[in-house]
Amino acid sequence: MELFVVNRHDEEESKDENKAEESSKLNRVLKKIEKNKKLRNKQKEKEQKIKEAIQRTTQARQIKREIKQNIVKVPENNIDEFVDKELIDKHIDEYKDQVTDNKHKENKGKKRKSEPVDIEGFTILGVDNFQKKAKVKRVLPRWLTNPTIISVNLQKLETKVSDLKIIDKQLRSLLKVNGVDKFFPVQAKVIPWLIQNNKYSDIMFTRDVCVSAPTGSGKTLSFVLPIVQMLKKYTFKKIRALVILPTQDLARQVFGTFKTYTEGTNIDVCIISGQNSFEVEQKQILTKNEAWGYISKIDILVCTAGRLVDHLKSTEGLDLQYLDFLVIDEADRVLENIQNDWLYHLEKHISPEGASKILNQFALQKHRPPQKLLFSATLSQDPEKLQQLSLFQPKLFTSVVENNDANDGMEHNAVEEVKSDTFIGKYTTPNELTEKYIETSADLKPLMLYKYIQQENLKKTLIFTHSVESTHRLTILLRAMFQNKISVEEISSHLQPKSRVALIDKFSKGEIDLLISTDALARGIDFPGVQCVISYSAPKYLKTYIHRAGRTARAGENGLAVTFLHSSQIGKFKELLQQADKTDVLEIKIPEDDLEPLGEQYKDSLESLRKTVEAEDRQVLNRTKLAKGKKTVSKRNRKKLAVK
Ligand SMILES: Nc1ncnc2c1ncn2[C@@H]1O[C@H](COP(=O)(O)OP(=O)(O)OP(=O)(O)O)[C@@H](O)[C@H]1O
Repeated sequence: MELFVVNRHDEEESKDENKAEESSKLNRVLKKIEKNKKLRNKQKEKEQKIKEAIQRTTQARQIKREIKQNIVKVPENNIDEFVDKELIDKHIDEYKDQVTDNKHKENKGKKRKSEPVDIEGFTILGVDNFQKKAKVKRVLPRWLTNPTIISVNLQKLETKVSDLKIIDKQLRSLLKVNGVDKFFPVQAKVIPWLIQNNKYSDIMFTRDVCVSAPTGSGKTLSFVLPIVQMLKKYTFKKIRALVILPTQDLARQVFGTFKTYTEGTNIDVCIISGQNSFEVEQKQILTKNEAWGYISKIDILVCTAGRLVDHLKSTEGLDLQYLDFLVIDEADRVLENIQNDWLYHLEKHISPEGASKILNQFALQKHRPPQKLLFSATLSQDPEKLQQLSLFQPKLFTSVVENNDANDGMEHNAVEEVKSDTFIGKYTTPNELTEKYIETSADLKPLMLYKYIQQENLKKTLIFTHSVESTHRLTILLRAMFQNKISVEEISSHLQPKSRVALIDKFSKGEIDLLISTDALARGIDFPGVQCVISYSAPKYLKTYIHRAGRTARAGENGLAVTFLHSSQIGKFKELLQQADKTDVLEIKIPEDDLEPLGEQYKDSLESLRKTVEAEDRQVLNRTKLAKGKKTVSKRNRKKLAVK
């Protein structure tokens, strides 16, 4: 029968049970709240007691002090009345225990979080194990945090050439002849420092120098003038200064400046950059005679890194042991050029072990290592990168973004006055540079460019693209659009050196309106009075942008830099500029409606571009065929001859 007994559920009974359970739960919670409240009150009381105790201690100390100073007269044994020392110590100990206990609990809680999580028997590893690492604070060497600050203000020049008597008379008059009356800030700081610090170079090593100053601020004269002046003392010829540059065009430019300021002196300068044949360059550097062996014909050698390595390897008698100065202009770019391992070869050559085998009596004298002088508008101030040059007690001259009185031209303790972290590695641009951008889609970009040049009536404008091919196509297209009403030329590393030189000279003279180029021309080249620099292809790096834009707004003149950007590139571009504290880049708006009337002209120009490119391709093909044909014919002829 028991099998048929049904255990029925008694609802009333169950309700009573639930009620009892709920009220006991509530009681537990209320008790807990009450307990916590008491604990909190206790804690507050303790804290209050500690506060009071601390107050009393302070008062007691004050009274003790006053007693010592005889302000309050109290008998010595009564001092304890004022100081309830035991009580204070007790409270402080209790408080300390409490704080440690709380911290312990907190940490325990955190630790539990980062322990592996167990879900249904599976242990999930690595969950919540992420812990934020403390940020490592960059500690820079002292020479980087204590630079001499260079002003970027080229409008208010204070140092007259005639006042800087540390520069000799001959050079001062040459400066005058070349239209230099006042020194730019970088020159006013660096030139006297170099001359002064080289006074005792015969008996002690001179500090190496790094100079970071904006484009067009006159860095070239900062090393040319002191070197020329300091080499005048020598009576026999040796290569005393080696100046390394990243490109042929730049080497030619710096060579020109040296030529100008060595006029009328006994100093000889030579350039080796590949513009002349190897043999011609060798003959310009040295000569050989029976009695003395190899003799240097020059004092200053200006070169590109690549060509220098060629000569170090193949020009017998090239002696760099007497080098007083090693200048690396556009240093960050030259140091990036590891192509020929130029630094290794140079070091080998300068150090006695790698010296020329031809020893003459002068070579027996020991010579100090050359003073290294590094210049750039975007000089790396990363100690690790500069490490490879093993700089000796380096001295940094740098300009900072002008936002306070930092640019007063005074020597600053950067740690205190200009926070080093805020300017180290930050690049500055000329004050006279205005920067803008134009948003455009890829298909309308050439038309936008045409419209902008036309509406602004731009002359002497440099346009940068990202490749030789893009430069070529844009040149053809713009020529067609402007229907040869203005002169449009292209320049790239693919051209022969002579053609490049001719184009650079023509553009400098203002005979070319639009010069389209790759980044090969972005660095260092000094075209006077460039009205506008257009970045037709968005620059990938801040350095690229700074050097491109730096072809205008030089030597205190006003200039404009305009960048063409696709909507997706605007954010990145602004981010790049922010790295140099630039936030005021304005947008130029060209309504697409303004482009509509140019539609037909644009279509025709594109057609013309297509035809020109096709014709050029055909020409190349024919030339290749012809060359191949000649080869096969000559091969056949050779075979015939062999048969005969
Ligand atoms: N004190 C001066 N007074 C007038 N013009 C000057 C002075 N110093 C230099 N210049 C001129 O300023 C121009 C820019 O100088 P320089 O080429 O040396 O600049 P830079 O700082 O080397 O620029 P970049 O970083 O682009 O190579 C040159 O045309 C030069 O002749």
